[in-house]
Amino acid sequence: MFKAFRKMTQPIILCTGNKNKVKEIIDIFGEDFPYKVENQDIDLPEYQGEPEDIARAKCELAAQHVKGPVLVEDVSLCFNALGGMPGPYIKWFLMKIGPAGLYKMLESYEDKTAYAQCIFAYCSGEKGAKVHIFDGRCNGTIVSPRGPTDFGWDPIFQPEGYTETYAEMNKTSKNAISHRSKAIAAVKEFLLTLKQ
Ligand SMILES: O=c1[nH]c(=O)c2ncn([C@@H]3O[C@H](COP(=O)(O)OP(=O)(O)OP(=O)(O)O)[C@@H](O)[C@H]3O)c2[nH]1
Ligand SMILES: [Mg+2]
Repeated sequence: MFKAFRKMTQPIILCTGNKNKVKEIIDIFGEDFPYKVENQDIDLPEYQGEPEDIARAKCELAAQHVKGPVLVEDVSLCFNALGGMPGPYIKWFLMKIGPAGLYKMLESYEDKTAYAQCIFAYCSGEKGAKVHIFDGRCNGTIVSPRGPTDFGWDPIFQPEGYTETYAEMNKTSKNAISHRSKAIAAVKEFLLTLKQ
């Protein structure tokens, strides 16, 4: 009884230092989402390795810190011609060479396809609780930068079946098809079954 009550009242802490992520995540959860989600800007170290393992480790650290329900996400941008790189290291590539530099990396390759991957990890924060993983992907092509530059690599990612880059799309259109929205659909389904 106490546990059920706690589940309904305790906010889920979304641990990320990225304000653009927070905005999209809150928009995608929508107003009818029955859990309260609050952001804490905790700078969590990120290990090297496979995206799922990075998200899992980030979530374990977040749960230790918050001692309650936590949600983290880790995003990768994977170039198929490069065997999936930069992948989870995209943040550092973006910081050093920018979107135009990322596009140039593929200059000598015919294959410009890529996928954006968003992995969410959730843990209730209770002693011994397991980390749940949710994976969302969007296929696309890496193009010369087009559109506003306010969010990361959005200007060079053109999702499959569209003529605009993520940056050129309005937010509602991006959020309807993005890697993030696909992962959040799975998170929502899981959290809503917890509530029953
Ligand atoms: O154009 C974009 N559209 C997106 O939809 C998107 N989602 C994330 N990113 C960027 O890709 C890297 C991921 O690294 P990342 O997952 O470790 O994020 P982060 O370190 O900024 O925050 P966090 O780890 O505290 O959550 C960071 O540079 C993010 O800015 C995006 N760029
Ligand atoms: Mg990060």
